[in-house]
Amino acid sequence: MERVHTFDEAVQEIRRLTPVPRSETLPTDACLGRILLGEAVAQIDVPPFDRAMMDGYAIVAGQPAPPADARPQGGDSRAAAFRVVGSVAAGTVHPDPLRPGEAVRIMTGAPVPPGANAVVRLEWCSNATETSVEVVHAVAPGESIQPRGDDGRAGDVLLMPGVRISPGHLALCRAFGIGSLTVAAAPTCSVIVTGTELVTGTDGADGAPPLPPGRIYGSNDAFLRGALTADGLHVRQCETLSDDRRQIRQALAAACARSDVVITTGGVSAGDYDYLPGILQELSGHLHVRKVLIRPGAPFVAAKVGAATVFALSGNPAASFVQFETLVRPVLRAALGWADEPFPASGKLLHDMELKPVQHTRILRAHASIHQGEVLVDAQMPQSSGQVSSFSKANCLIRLDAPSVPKGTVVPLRWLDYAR
Ligand SMILES: Nc1nc2c(c(=O)[nH]1)N[C@H]1C(S)=C(S)[C@@H](COP(=O)(O)OP(=O)(O)OC[C@H]3O[C@@H](n4cnc5c(N)ncnc54)[C@H](O)[C@@H]3O)O[C@H]1N2
Ligand code: MOO
Repeated sequence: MERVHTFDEAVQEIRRLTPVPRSETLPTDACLGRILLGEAVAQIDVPPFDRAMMDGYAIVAGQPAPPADARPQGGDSRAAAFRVVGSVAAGTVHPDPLRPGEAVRIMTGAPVPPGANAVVRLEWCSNATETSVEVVHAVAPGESIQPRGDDGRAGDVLLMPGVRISPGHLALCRAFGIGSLTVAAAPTCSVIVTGTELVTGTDGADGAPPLPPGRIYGSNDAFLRGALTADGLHVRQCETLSDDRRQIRQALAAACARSDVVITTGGVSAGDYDYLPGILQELSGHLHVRKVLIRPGAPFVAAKVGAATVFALSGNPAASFVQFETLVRPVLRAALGWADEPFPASGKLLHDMELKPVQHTRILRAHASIHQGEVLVDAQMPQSSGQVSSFSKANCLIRLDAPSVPKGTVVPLRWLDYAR
């Protein structure tokens, strides 16, 4: 049965429509931003050999070092002489075993020659020539050597399922020889923006095309494509259509046949050309959500068409922005294996809020800043559902469930991506 949902009811209902995360195995370098579904297991020891940590000489050190406070300052009167038998740079090896009394000049990152057990940094040497060097500082076995496997061993589990692959993780996997990862597959998405008034194609060197009377530049496609792409979703198609029922129905049916998720904007309220609810009723047989008690963004449809999940958002840019951020994005992230809630954080209001008494949950654009560990929220900015100017100011959304909210109240908050 079609009914009006509260915000929390709509969140529950929409969760049930969420596509289940599917897994795929990809080259590691293609996994940035994906959620790991398998473990990342080290393939090699790191470092793969005993490695010099300083530029200097590899030697066979005999005696443990004296306590630091007993070491001579600025040189050791018991300077020991070594015969230099070779040189090894990072990326090369010195294969011959070293004997006591021999030294190999060694660079940071080079493998320590067999038999050597310490690296003496250059600053602890004097009278160095091609063939000999004196060590003027006591050196203990192990000095300036990072042993093989010190960073991790083959077989170690380095990343557990559930982490979002970061640039640091890519470096970790590269170092440990992990060439592929099993991650959540990105659902495929299609975006259909509707409205006869919309002029698109504003990008390009020549600037925006001229605007005929009564027309506006469409902006919802820019937002949706950007937001979906930023989350790692694959946007198959993003088209703008006039309010032509036959054309919209055809495009929607085609998009549902080839995408996991279809998002539309416009044409969801009560006007003569608001075709989306009727078309979706025909295609799906059941609208899971038809209207939500939120402001902005009450006109909103969620439905299943075959295997595809469809979200029909309002045309008003701020309404579709709020609907996408709080109703759609969290479930798309769940499909990516990424835990997200509509309002995962909270902040303290810097001012009183007095709003018209309505039964809707208000979702306001706001600017939050952190002072002495506290999140402070200013929601004094344009809040009409047709106003995009607030997009230059807002770095979060807040939720208010009462018309009158005094300064100092802690309210649920969602940081927006790219928040400063
Ligand atoms: N009689 C009623 N009228 C309206 C109701 C209602 O309940 N009864 N709801 C109002 C509310 S609330 C909203 S929100 C809007 C939603 O309207 P639609 O989703 O049908 O959207 P449109 O009418 O197509 O467009 C609304 C507005 O937004 C502009 N728009 C549309 N698409 C874009 C785009 N891609 N980029 C920029 N701007 C866009 C469009 O030109 C309109 O100005 O309905 C109220 N009416
Ligand atoms: O719900 Mo509509 O988005 O306020 O104008």
